Amino acid sequence: LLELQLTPFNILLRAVLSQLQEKDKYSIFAQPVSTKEVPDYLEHIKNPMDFSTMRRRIDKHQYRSLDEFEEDFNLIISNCLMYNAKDTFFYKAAQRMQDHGGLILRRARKETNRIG
Ligand SMILES: CC(=O)c1c[nH]c2ccccc12
Repeated sequence: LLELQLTPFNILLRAVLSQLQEKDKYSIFAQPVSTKEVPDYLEHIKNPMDFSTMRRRIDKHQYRSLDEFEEDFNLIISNCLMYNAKDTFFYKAAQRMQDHGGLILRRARKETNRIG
């Protein structure tokens, strides 16, 4: 755990990620979609993404900006809207996550611009 260097930017990203995950109350975005449960998933979705992968990327300092972080968040949403039919629980959860997430990210961006 010692290699986990906590920079102010990392701390901000981890805080934003936690706020996003709070909105994922059934944890459907928490882990990669299981290829055991969904054998054909990777035939449809070329760039899978989930919150656990994002957390690993934060800890490995792989996000250089909030835009890069937001890109992965948007990937979680777009993958889910693409793979699941409109009338499914997952599709509706992705729409709600998109709304909640948009607000959380706008607030975070305002915060980072204020800090400068
Ligand atoms: C986020 C997502 O699309 C899914 C999350 N868990 C799933 C199980 C079956 C099909 C899709 C999913």
